[in-house]
Order: sequence, then structure tokens, then C-alpha cells
Amino acid sequence: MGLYTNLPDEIQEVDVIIAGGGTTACVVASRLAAADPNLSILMIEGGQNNAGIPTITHPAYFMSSLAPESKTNLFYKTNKSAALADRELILPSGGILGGGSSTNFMTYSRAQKSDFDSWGVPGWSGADMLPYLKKLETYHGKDDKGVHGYDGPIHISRGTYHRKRIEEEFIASAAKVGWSEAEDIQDLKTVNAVGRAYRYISPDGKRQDAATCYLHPLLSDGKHPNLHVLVQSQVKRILFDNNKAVGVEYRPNPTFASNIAGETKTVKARRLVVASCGACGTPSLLERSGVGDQTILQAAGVPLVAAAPGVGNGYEDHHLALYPYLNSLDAADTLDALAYGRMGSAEELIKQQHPMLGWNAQEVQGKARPTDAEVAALGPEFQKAWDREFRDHPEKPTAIFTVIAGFPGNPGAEPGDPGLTMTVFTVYPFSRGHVHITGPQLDDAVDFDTGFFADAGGLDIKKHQWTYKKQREIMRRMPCYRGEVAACHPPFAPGSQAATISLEDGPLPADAPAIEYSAEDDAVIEKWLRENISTTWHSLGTCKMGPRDEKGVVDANLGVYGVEGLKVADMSIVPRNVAANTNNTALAIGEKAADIFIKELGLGR
Ligand SMILES: Cc1cc2nc3c(=O)[nH]c(=O)nc-3n(C[C@H](O)[C@H](O)[C@H](O)COP(=O)(O)OP(=O)(O)OC[C@H]3O[C@@H](n4cnc5c(N)ncnc54)[C@H](O)[C@@H]3O)c2cc1C
Repeated sequence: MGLYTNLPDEIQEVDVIIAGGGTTACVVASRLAAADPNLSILMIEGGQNNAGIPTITHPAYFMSSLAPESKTNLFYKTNKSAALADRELILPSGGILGGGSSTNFMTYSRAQKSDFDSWGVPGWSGADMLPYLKKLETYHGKDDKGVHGYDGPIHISRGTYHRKRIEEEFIASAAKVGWSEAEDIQDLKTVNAVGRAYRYISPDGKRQDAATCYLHPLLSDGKHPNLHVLVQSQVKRILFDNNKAVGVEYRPNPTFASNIAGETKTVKARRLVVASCGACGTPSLLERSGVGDQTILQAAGVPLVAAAPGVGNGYEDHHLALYPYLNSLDAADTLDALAYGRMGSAEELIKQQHPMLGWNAQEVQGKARPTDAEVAALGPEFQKAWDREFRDHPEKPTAIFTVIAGFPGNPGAEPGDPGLTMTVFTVYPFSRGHVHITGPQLDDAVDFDTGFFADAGGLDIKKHQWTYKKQREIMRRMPCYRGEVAACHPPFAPGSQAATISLEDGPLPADAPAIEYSAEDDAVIEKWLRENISTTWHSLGTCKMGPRDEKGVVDANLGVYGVEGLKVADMSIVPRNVAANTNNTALAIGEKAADIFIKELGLGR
């Protein structure tokens, strides 16, 4: 099998090198190898092989990758930000073969069709992307509109476990604020609706990551001897001959190898180098290689190969808040008993083939936007931005709500047990950040600013103030509701209508009026948001696809401007944000990229 921790000496030169072995990269490598088994491909991934790691294969252990000592995620550190109450954020990102798809929460969520249209790039419209969205999946739900695929590598199903009680209660409660249930909320256009969650989990309960579904089958079938994967190795820089990419320099990842002195090695690429280190990793790789903003490269001591001022700029994510609730759920209704070890060891549960193993606890997702009256209540500046960006796009939500049977955050926050959490992230943020190198080496610090809540007019805060109120009205009308986990909600003044409560005897009366928030309450929410908002792990847009004179870094065929033989394929190319968790877009970019490269390389003729 062509999977190594040390590259065999005879592999000095290949046709195609893929730097990074994450979600998009696995799709690209697999499709290229399948198109022409004679093409020699080398993928170099910084993390370890994902195959056979029980906490990755079995969805219920998804939180383990976020533990601070985890070696399956990378933990990027951001600058302190005044807009975030002087906090530095830690941004986890996939750091293993399969990238984020091997460590993420497995929520199946697709961009709106119009999101791709908004990119404005020939060949990447919603209609152009639909065949790739279908090609990547085998969908196990109902599909009256014909927008899903049935023979792709990734199985999308409900997995082996779900809690009807939470689904029914949440769906009934959401209907009271005007969001009805949709059979398929991932039909690329639905908004102001909620839907029972589908997952990147097979019907028999296994994680559907890109490495397992695309790459490993080819590595083990004996028919692709020229597909090579080097793990636990970091690409330091791309090598150029004049302006043509001709190979890479890499080293063993010190997280896995103890002695790395003098270990830098090179490997040559005859035809193509593809940068695929994710939206946080690819810009640094390009900059270390001499492709980027001239001033930044000069300050970092890297000689210029090609000026590309867009590299590392325009960083975007979605902004996430978690709100846990007191509840009357049973142990079997939430993931807590398993996650906190009360159901026995992972080995025992795997031996029993316990159905809860094939569960990610994300029960229902909603895509929603404010009503006209709610927009007006957010003030004239928000109204102006709304009229510009959202009014004429009724298919665009402003936030995505997911109800979770557990608490997908730091258990040290004392979220209650059993946990019931509403997670909300706002989409299409107005704020932008950047990620740049400060020196030429892999270990030099990055200058990483998320930009969260730093937009003029505080519009992103306003969106989140709306989501706080909306989600709380839904949650407090669920029959299992018994109050808020006060430590994890804004600390409203005791006399305020919005003050958190704890109910001993039962749910709220059905006719309980909606909470009315005062200006002081709004200020409390804003302060809390600045102190608590976090990443949704949806980094994108740091090497945008678009015109060069508008700071685009790659063209419609993913070629980096100013150089030859170098492509980018991952979430960094996304020019405008999407209203979804981002794994699906990363997979679809992989499918589209592979098609482009197969044609350009003349494979499979
Ligand atoms: C904790 C978490 C939860 C998430 N939950 C969901 C979810 O439920 N649903 C959803 O749709 N999306 C989710 N996402 C987002 C989704 O997984 C990502 O958007 C997607 O994986 C990005 O794909 P990518 O190919 O751009 O980058 P990645 O998949 O991140 O791949 C980049 C790869 O490059 C490697 N790399 C970086 N630098 C180097 C280097 N110098 N040399 C070699 N290799 C390098 C990394 O180790 C990584 O494997 C989540 C992400 C995370 C991290």
C-alpha cells in the first residue's frame, strides 16, 4: 500500500504533488488516480493516517479531536482582538489524513444554489456545481426534487441513533415562531424552515470522511501503484524554476518525529503542484514559497517569486455561539453518558456495536432570516445593509440553528448534564480578517486576525443579538425545557424580563408571553457575545478565486496568477461565503478541481 511515514528513496520525482491531505485533497488525489492509474501522485499530509482510529471512525467520539492535547487537529492561534474583549482565539482545524472531514461534527449541510452564483466565476455557478454536489454522495433520504446523488463515495444518512423526542419537541416549538418542518432542508434553496438532520455517517454508523471514502479504497485495491501518500510530513515550501512550480521541500512533522535536525527533503513534480492545506494553511504555504503580498514577504524575509496581494487576506468564518438549557431529558436522550464514560469504555461499546456510536447528537437544523419587522428593530444601519445584501435574496438565511443532544463545547463551562444545547452560527459575515506569515520557517508565528465583530457598524453583532432572542423563544417552548444554564447565557440583571430562570416542576405554561428585551439587555447580550463568540471551524476565502485586479489569487481553473504549474484546491479559494457548514463545499470543490485537472493533464483519454 502506498502510504508511508518515510518516503522510499526511489520516489524522487512524481507527476503531481498535492501539498496537504485534507478533505478537498483526498477527493482530488482519488479522482486523478482513478482517471489514470499510470499518473504518479504524491500527497504529503502533515498529520497521521486516520485509518483505524476508533475515535475517528465512530461518530459519537467526535469531541475527542478538540481536546487540547489532541494530535488529530491543528490549533491555530489568533491575535488578541479589541472587538473580542481582548481575547486570543484558538482555531481548531483538521490535522490528519482526511483533514476536517476526519475530525468534524459530521453535520450534512449544503450551500444555497445562489451562493455559487454569487461567486460570479464562469463554470462555478449553482447549475454548474449541482452535478458535483450529486457526484460526491450516496443519499439515503427522500429526494422529491432530484437534487441529491445516489452512487457517490460519501454516504449521507441518519446514522444508527437519534432521539425522536428532541426532534418532535424542537420542530413543534420552531413552528410557533413561523419556521415549519421541511422534508429536505438541504435542497439548496429552503429558508425559514427546520429539518431533521442528515449526517456524514453511513447507515451502519461509520464516519464518512474523505480519506476513508475516496482515498483508502484506491490505496488498498492493488490497482493504483502510482498513488503515494506520505503522512506525518509538513510541506515547507513550493520550489520554482523561474516561475514554474517544480516540486516541494518538506520535513517530518516534529509532533510525530523526535529528531528533525537536518531532515528537510525535496521531491520533484514533473507536471503539477496542488496546494491544499486548508484556508488557514494554504496562504502561509504560498507566502513561504514567495507568492504573496510583496511587503509581507519582505518583512518575513522571503524572496519574491510572484506578487499576489490577495494571499492571506479576506479571511472569513462563521461566528458560533452555544446556549445550553436545563431540561428534563433522560440519559438515553443525550450523548453525555457515552461522552463522559458512564456507559463503559470505547472498546466495550465497540464490541457491543452499540447504536449510539453511530450518532453525532445534532438532531435538527434550521436555516432562517429575520422578518421585516425584526430587521427594522435592529436599527437603520442594519436596515441599510439588509436592503443592500439580503432584501432581494429571499433564499439567503442569516443564521443556521442546530439543536444538539449534549454540549459540544468545553465541559469545564459546566453546561449541565444531561445537556441540551442550541448552537447558532451567523452566515455571510460583514467582517474580514487575515492570516500571514511573519518569517520563512514552518515554526514562525502567524499573524492571524479573524476579524470577528470588527465590522463597521457592528452589524455582525446585531445578527447575533437577533439569533439569541429567536433561539431562546424556541427552546423555552419545548416541553423538556426547565430553564437556562445561567453560566453559559448573557448575565441579564436579576430584575430584567430576560433574566435566566430555573424551573423545578415542569415546562413554561403554553401561553407564556415572549420575552421583551430592554436596551440594557441588548447591551448585556453584546458584551457577552464579544466575550464568548467563537469559530465555527468554517475558515475560507484566503486565496480567493476571482479577477487578479480584485485581489483574486487563482483563476477559474484554480491556477495561481503569476506562476505556472501551481493550483490551489481547498476552502481558501471560496470568493464569497456560503450558508452552510462547509464540508460539503470543500468536497464539491475537490470534485470540480479534479475535473479541471483531469482535462488539463489530458488524463483518461
Ligand atoms: C472541529 C470541526 C468541526 C466541523 N464540523 C463540521 C460539520 O459538522 N459539518 C461540516 O459540513 N463542516 C464541518 N467542519 C468544516 C469542514 O470540515 C471544513 O470546512 C473542511 O474540512 C475544509 O476542507 P479543506 O480541504 O479546505 O481543508 P482541511 O480539510 O482542513 O485540510 C487541510 C489539510 O492540510 C494539512 N496541512 C496543513 N498545513 C500543512 C503543511 N504545511 N504540510 C502538509 N499538510 C498540511 C492539514 O493537516 C489538513 O489535513 C468542521 C471543521 C472542524 C475543524
